Amino acid sequence: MGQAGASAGVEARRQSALATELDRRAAEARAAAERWMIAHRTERQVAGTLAPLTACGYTFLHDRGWPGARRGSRSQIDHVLVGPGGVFIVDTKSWRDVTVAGGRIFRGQADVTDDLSGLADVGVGTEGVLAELGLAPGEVHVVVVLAGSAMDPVPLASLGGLVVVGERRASAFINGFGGRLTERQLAVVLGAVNAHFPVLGDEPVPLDLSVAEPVLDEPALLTVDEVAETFLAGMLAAPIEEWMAFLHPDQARLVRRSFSGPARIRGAAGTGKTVVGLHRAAYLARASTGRVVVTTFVKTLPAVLGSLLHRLAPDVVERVEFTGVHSFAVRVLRERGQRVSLDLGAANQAFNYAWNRAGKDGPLGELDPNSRYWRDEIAKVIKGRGLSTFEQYADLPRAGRRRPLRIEQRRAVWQLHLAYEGALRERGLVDFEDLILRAEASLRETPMQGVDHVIIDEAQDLSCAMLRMLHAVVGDRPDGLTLIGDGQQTIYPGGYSLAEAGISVAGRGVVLATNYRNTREIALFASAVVEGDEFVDLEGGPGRADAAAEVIRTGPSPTLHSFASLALHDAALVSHVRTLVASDVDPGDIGVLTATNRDALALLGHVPLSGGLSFPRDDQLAAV
Ligand SMILES: Nc1ncnc2c1ncn2[C@@H]1O[C@H](COP(=O)(O)OP(=O)(O)OP(=O)(O)O)[C@@H](O)[C@H]1O
Repeated sequence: MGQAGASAGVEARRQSALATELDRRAAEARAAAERWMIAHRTERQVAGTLAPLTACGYTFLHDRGWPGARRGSRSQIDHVLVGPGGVFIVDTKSWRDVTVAGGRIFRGQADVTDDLSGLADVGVGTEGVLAELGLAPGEVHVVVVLAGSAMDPVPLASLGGLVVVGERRASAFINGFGGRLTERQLAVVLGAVNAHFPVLGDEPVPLDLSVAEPVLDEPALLTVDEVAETFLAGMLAAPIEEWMAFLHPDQARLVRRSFSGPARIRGAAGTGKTVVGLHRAAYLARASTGRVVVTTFVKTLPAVLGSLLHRLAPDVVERVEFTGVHSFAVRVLRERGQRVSLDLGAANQAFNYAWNRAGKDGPLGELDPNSRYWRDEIAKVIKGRGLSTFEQYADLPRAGRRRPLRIEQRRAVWQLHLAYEGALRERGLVDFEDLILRAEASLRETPMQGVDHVIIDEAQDLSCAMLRMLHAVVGDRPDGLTLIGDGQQTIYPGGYSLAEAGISVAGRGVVLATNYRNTREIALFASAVVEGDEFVDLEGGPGRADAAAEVIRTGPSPTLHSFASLALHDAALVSHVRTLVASDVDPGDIGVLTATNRDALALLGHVPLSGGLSFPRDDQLAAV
């Protein structure tokens, strides 16, 4: 073949290769166009099914860029909805054959959970930006809507609680959060969300306060029943307290703050410590796949906190456990097959037996004939601090125990302790302190699985052994242990320091300083009453008074009245309550605090007051 023939052949092959390549590119472009078209149709369709939410007070921001994405980037968020129920970052997917199992999401056999992690991160970033305004983290939701599906909402624990929901259930799911933000809060949040999610394209587009025209033109995608379900969901949502959705920015930041080990949140009464603790429980539950334990010494408090969480963060209630510290210890022991028999009456008898034989007629009986003090000494100091030898007790500082003890007196206490232990063992009994010590020992031997975070409210009430037991559950892991408390509120003094409990919160202590509960007048009055009181701080050393630096609310000044007799006192109290009710104060807004349950029952008319007096009968009136 000649030269010319050869080069024509080369050229033919070159052209043919080019045609093949162009064919391939054209096919690719067609497929991409098809995918974009499906995405476009899906988005529009889903926007249509979400449209009833505009009537529920929601504003839609469509097709916004990912916060922080490069200019010209095509990554976009399909819809951001801001309304009374919070902020919803919505991405639509035309995925078929979707299942959720074990906190992960699958398309057919393929695990696509990681494909959604970028979207979940957008939620975390948005939470952070809005926390600067005070919006509680739980008010920002990331929602993946499956086009054409009627799947019920499922949270994905591995993606910080991102929710996957079928299109037909999406608007009812969103409106089911009810009215959590006031109009003023909504306006502030909307402004911040609008600034956070960049408008795509070169020309800034004005804020779109309604559903775009073409979307409303779409054929009705929800049935009449489904639209009714959306509205009903909003009406049925439980009302919330002011602090459940919006916090002070300092509180909101603290809720999300990451600590490299055990942390302590302190503050005077009413500074929102428990509020922060509850929000933090919800936040940590969303941020991890394990369980969160919230515990206190007072056994009635966990139930109250649990019911608050139901309204604050219904999405995480399954993974947050509220428990008294003793119930927690019993559960730990039972789960590990250890039988415990806690019979308080029998334990009291065992103590009385020991007191009669080894206490009453010796130096202890002389020093204080009330055996209660010595029982407390054993419970709070000896067993509460897990002492096992007299040498440990002999020169132990017992701050907060009021009565100094010399060495021979301490020896007598130790003898009483041994006699009591002997009596318990003879009867096959344990007391509250034994439960804690046994649970601690068991947790040290076999660490607990599945609990990632422990939050202790009113931590200053716990004994040293209780703190050690709870610390053994999570150790020093980041955000594992959060102690919430106020050194000035020591009701059950243990006289120990955190260092003795093996817990260091160095560099991880936060003090809250704004009093939200009381008026300035009440706070001043109360601090004058406790001024000069001695108290013990968990971190050791002389207790520092956590006086609230700022008190926002003001009101009438408290007054103090003294009476010559109980009868005069009761008469004045009843008359004061009657005057308040007559002057249109809602009985539900009146609280009467008494020293004992019996006094409270008396005031409620269950027990006659002196002089046959009684309160105005009203179901809302409560004495506690
Ligand atoms: N950001 C807030 N906005 C409005 N009210 C708030 C806020 N934070 C707290 N409160 C109110 O203050 C009250 C006291 O809060 P909280 O019980 O958390 O305080 P605390 O520091 O735990 O008090 P204590 O030490 O007495 O237990 C709450 O019941 C709530 O009504």
